[in-house]
Amino acid sequence: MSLESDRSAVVLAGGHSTRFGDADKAVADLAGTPMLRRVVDRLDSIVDEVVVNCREDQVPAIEDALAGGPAATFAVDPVPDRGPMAGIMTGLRAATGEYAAVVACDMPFVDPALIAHCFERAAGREAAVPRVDDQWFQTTQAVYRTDPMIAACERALKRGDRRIVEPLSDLDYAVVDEDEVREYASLETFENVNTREEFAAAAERLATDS
Ligand SMILES: Nc1nc2c(ncn2[C@@H]2O[C@H](COP(=O)(O)OP(=O)(O)OP(=O)(O)O)[C@@H](O)[C@H]2O)c(=O)[nH]1
Repeated sequence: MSLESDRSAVVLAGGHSTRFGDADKAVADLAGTPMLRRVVDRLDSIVDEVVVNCREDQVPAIEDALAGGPAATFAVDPVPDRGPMAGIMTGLRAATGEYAAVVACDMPFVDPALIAHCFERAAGREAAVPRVDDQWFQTTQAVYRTDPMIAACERALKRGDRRIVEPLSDLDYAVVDEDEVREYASLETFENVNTREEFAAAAERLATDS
């Protein structure tokens, strides 16, 4: 892995998985592979480095989940529990790429073809963000230009606004609309797994697919 990367990936894992129950869904075994590991494996082929954003106490278990797999570095939240947008900021600060894909650890069906396309669409701009149904911005499966996005997150947090869409108001971003998404991926790419039931259903599909 080079020190200077063109394309980074930031995998967000700093949440508490409260809907999942007692365990951390990031490292939960999903059809034989920890969920976060599935996401990292999918992204590794299209980026130069992977950064995992999480809390300090999560690091050992995530290291175990990634053992023997692609190299990844950690970006630990200096202040935990400030929400996913603060996690994006922390992850991007550790990323060396000019552009970085941001993907939540609970999106095990993320399609690298869509992410690769988002890198293309973000070129010369400050982000490329998929939007489905003409309304739902997929901010946790998008590509950002690292420096402007960090600055936009900082400004939003300074305003006291933790909403994950808030930094977009400060960025020149391309919208990857639903039709365009479908040229590269099925909408399952955005499926996120929150509950035990959703986890079991995802595991069943992944087991059938493999
Ligand atoms: N760094 C950081 N990441 C977060 C935080 N809250 C959520 N995330 C991440 O953002 C993504 C989307 O969050 P959720 O789907 O709500 O996950 P979660 O917060 O762990 O789960 P719930 O507690 O059930 O809402 C996941 O990848 C989380 O790990 C946070 O406070 N800090």
